[in-house]
Amino acid sequence: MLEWFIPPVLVTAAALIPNKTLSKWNYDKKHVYENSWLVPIGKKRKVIYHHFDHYPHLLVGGATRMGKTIFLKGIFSSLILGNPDRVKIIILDLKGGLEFYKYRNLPQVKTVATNLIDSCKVLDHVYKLIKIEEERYLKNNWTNVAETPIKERTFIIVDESAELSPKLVPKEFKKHAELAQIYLSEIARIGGGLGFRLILATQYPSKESVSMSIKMNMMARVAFRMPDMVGSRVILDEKGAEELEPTPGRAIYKLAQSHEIQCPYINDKQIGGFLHELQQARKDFDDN
Ligand SMILES: Nc1ncnc2c1ncn2[C@@H]1O[C@H](COP(=O)(O)OP(=O)(O)OP(=O)(O)O)[C@@H](O)[C@H]1O
Repeated sequence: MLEWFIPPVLVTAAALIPNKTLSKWNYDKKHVYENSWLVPIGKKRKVIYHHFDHYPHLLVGGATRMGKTIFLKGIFSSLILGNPDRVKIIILDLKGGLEFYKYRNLPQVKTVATNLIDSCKVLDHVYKLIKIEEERYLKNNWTNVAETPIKERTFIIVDESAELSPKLVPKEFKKHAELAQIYLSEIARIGGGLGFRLILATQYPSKESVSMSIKMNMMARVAFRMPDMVGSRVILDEKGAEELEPTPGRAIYKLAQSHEIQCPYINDKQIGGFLHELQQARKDFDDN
């Protein structure tokens, strides 16, 4: 929670900083906390973190080329660097697998589905896992993962959730998309308390692509520049994202309050470098 991490007085002062003080910056792993679900997502006067144990799910929207996938890759990197033995990542890369399929062999990545049918199978599996966890929590009288000895978290990252919308897919895929929506709603509704974290990103924010039953359980929102006010309202429940400067990575992060931030830039080469260093450090540790 932002207000929890930065003293309220600083948050208020930061809100007054004019946009021009926000500038592009590169992802830096020095901002990653080990063994924590506090993840750097952007900068204002200082680095802004999202706490996935406080707000388990994140809804992300924005016009094309405004930085959604780069943002997801930053989170993806931080999760692996900060929690290499505790994070499980499931990716629905519905941009045909172009962005995340290359990471499918990482130990932390459980699956990368690249089409609707496979995504449906993956979501069905996640739903079954949630049901198993529900039983375990009942038996142990647990209510929330943060209060249990369980250290692992499972992240489901969906890059282009509109590809799972029954109203937007071709007729022959409608049934699968409807099923996907039911699973996503359940993950958003009951998965959070059980250690499942959903990150949904779309470039088509509309009532059709972001269903109300999913959205109402996703309290944290990130909106990149939108083509119009409608998109802003879908993601943030308020206008504003259509007025953002058209700079890639510029976004509004909304919890109780909205904050304009600049998200870090990262590319696949850098991610590859970080992952290699991580692998090397772990190998050195095992050898000694
Ligand atoms: N945080 C950032 N800082 C600087 N440049 C960025 C940032 N994020 C994205 N960019 C630039 O914008 C380009 C598009 O970013 P990205 O692929 O993340 O957009 P997108 O919103 O996912 O687009 P689409 O919805 O069309 O797939 C990147 O290739 C990069 O050059």
